Amino acid sequence: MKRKLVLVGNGMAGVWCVEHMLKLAPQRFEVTIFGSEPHPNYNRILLSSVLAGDSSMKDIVLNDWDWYRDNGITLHAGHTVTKIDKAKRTVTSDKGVTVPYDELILATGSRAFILPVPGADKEGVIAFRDIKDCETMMESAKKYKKAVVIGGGLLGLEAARGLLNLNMEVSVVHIHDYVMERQLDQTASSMLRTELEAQGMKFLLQKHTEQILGRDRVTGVKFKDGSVVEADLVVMAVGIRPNVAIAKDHGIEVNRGIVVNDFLETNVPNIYAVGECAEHRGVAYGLVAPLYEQGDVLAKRLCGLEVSGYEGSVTSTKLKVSGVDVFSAGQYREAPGTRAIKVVDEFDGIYKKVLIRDGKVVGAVMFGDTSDSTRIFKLIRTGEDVSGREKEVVLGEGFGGAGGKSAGSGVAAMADDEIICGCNGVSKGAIVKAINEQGLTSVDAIKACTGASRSCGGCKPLVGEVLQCTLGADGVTAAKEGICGCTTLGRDEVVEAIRSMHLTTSKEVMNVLGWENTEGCSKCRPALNYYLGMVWPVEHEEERESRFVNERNHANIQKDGTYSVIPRIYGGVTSPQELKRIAEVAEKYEVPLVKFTGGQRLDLLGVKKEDLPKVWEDLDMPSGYGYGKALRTVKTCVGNTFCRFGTQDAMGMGIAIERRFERLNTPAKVKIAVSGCPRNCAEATIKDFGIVAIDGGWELHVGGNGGVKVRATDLLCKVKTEEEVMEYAAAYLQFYRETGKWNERTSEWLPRVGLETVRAALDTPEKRQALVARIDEALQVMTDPWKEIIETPSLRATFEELPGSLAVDASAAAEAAAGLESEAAAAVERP
Ligand SMILES: Cc1cc2nc3c(=O)[nH]c(=O)nc-3n(C[C@H](O)[C@H](O)[C@H](O)COP(=O)(O)OP(=O)(O)OC[C@H]3O[C@@H](n4cnc5c(N)ncnc54)[C@H](O)[C@@H]3O)c2cc1C
Ligand SMILES: NC(=O)c1ccc[n+]([C@@H]2O[C@H](COP(=O)([O-])OP(=O)(O)OC[C@H]3O[C@@H](n4cnc5c(N)ncnc54)[C@H](O)[C@@H]3O)[C@@H](O)[C@H]2O)c1
Ligand code: SF4
Ligand code: FES
Repeated sequence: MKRKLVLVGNGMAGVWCVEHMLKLAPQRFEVTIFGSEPHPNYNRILLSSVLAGDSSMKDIVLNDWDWYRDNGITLHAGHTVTKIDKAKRTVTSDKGVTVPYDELILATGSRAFILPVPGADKEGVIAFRDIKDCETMMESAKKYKKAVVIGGGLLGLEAARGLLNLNMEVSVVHIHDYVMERQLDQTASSMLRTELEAQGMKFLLQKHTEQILGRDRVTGVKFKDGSVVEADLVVMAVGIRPNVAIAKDHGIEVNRGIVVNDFLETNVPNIYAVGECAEHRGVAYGLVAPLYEQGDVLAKRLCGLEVSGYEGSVTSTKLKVSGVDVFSAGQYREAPGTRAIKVVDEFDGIYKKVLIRDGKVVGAVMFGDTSDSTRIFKLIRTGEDVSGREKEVVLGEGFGGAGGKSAGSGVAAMADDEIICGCNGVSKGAIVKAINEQGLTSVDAIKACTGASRSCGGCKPLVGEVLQCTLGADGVTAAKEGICGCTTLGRDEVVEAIRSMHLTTSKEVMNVLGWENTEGCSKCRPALNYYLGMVWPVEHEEERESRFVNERNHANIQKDGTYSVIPRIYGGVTSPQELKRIAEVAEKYEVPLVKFTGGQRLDLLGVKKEDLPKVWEDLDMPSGYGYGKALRTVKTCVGNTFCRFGTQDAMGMGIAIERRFERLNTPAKVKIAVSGCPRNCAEATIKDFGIVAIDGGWELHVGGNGGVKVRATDLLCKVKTEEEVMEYAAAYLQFYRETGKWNERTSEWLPRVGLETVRAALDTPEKRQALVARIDEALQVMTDPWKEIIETPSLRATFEELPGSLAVDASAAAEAAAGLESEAAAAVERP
């Protein structure tokens, strides 16, 4: 007869434990699960990613309804267990369902702590813990603008980033003088804050919340110092408290959490606790890796297998905010007896600190580059004695910063027992074994088989590297990631199919290539639209609805729902007539702000959507594409026309280049600059294509970026004539168009494909001319979008259909902000 197992709590830790029991002894138990939430088991960690627009609710389900049925599990979803009868060994839910148990696991997790201040119960004050909270935030962002997140810990910052993506103005209120003080030292924290401020987050530090203001709904937050911040939505992320009520009410020993021994047993026979609700040796953990370790021990114990007890865990954390690499593990602040090895690279914005005590690595903090985190975390966990070789062991290869270590080399050097996926405790050896024995060829297959990358997903790139390393060069194609969740096909395979099968519409691609989601998603639709246009420039009809809002409206949406208008000013050279016209338009349409951009153009900010066609008409200038994945600016210096150092005509060259390639659409935005001499006043060496005049010719630089991750260009070659500059520029841009992934800047593409590959593609006149011919074919069909809209009544009507003076399109703004490149948030073109 099967033993009756009841699990209270359908969350990550409890279900993990049940999954393991099913693997270890599938026939041993008859399982019943109660869960307060009306959902199947889902990945709570990825709620941050749902909020940020990177995953959908569907993506985060760990075990769907079928899984329960297929495994013979009875699930009472939406039932909270309120009663335990220890004598009869039964549990009863709030909906009156009573079930007997032989073994009872409590895995009730935690609840968010809500500050007990007046007004905390007002409408619009929420926590960030479950699907409902996440949905409330997403709904609120459609109606409201100002969000205040109280708590600058991991959760608060991830919530804040998500809300920014939803186009809200976000202020993070923190009680200390620096954020993430439980994981970071002051240096790393201030680097993090600077980065997040650059992303648009505001910080209110050393603020003690006193009161939530408002009648029914929140209108603001008042602090003890008397200051007030306005708020339409308040998210409390000030920590969590284990859910212990059910245990406490039934005589099970409780401290902060439900007290358990090394075998996860409570003081009551046959009742166990696992996960965030459990307190082991005085610690209640709030991260999944230790909870899964607990679940493994309990599963073995309940299946009657030999197991040494759980001894506690050293934890590590990574912040899940895109564009920010932060890692922290173990002890992160200096203390008497510790010595630190630190690396600070102010050029690349990298900070790493490793703390050593008594010859052992006891903690680490990393910002900007976390590629060493796995290796260093292993040293912390194993407590290996590194006395006398501290620097050698810690600094290792590449610890000094970015650029030291080539992708993949770190993984190749890793020992088999090194943990690749911290959340799920999966080692390199286990992944390699699974790849070899099961013939796995994708990260998703490894995830399904080993669990690696199933939780926070932070290890995904590393899992990919192990895959590449194991399969070797020949396996690389097989190992390619799908361009999105709708397909397993990678970019090259999709483009090849478009070419060889002559596919000309996205629908065709999705049907023929068997897209899982037949409508596509926000990742593949714009990508397909680009690839189709690139391969079939003449035949493919632009699929306007596949583009993000900025590219649909040919203007950059701003945070208040208005738009910015940047007309083209070739080479940054204008005239009094043009300036007068811009000024008249600004006055006529009461444009609130006129600003010079970093790309030497004028930006009219705050234009209402319904005014856009009229503004374009009155300006009578072409679109500057300040919103598109296209050629943006060509920045120039005055060159030899005026400057006494100039060796060539930089302005003339810039204007010619801009006229030649204007309207060219590219995988991601492209910026060009021309400097008249090596003093390089136009900053050409941080552009996608940089032209620097030298005595008797020009240097051509490629793959630079001055944005979030600054990258200096590589020198492609030197040429003598202006014709050669044009030819190389065209060939280079077309090669990028043909081989770049959609949304991949040249600064990412160039290191990926390699400078030598690019040089080889352009190394003969024949190759260059073939590329030039193809770019010309693409350019010949491109028309000015502003003109097209002005002259096409049906298109024009789409701008004028919204009533009212301010055509605020909140969902559009949210869409733009959630777009992979948040140009909407930029009030100016970035340099
Ligand atoms: C937004 C967010 C991001 C996170 N990111 C990370 C991360 O990057 N890395 C990481 O390691 N951790 C992260 N965490 C923490 C991680 O999600 C938790 O540690 C983990 O989910 C805890 O698992 P658990 O099973 O103990 O509790 P939970 O997942 O909370 O599950 C407990 C379940 O029990 C239910 N329950 C409670 N009482 C009862 C009852 N009486 N009857 C029936 N059901 C009941 C609850 O409703 C809940 O569904 C994050 C958490 C959040 C909210
Ligand atoms: N990336 C990740 O690993 C990740 C992401 C999200 C959540 N989580 C986990 O979820 C749980 C909840 O996260 P959390 O950030 O809420 O918890 P936390 O306890 O780690 O951080 C809470 C933060 O709020 C601050 N705080 C406390 N009182 C405050 C007040 N009155 N005003 C302003 N700030 C105040 C604290 O100083 C602290 O920095 C944690 O266990 C966390 O580890 C992890
Ligand atoms: S780059 Fe040279 S030519 Fe151009 S402005 Fe500067 S000094 Fe003058
Ligand atoms: S490290 Fe979180 S899923 Fe692998």
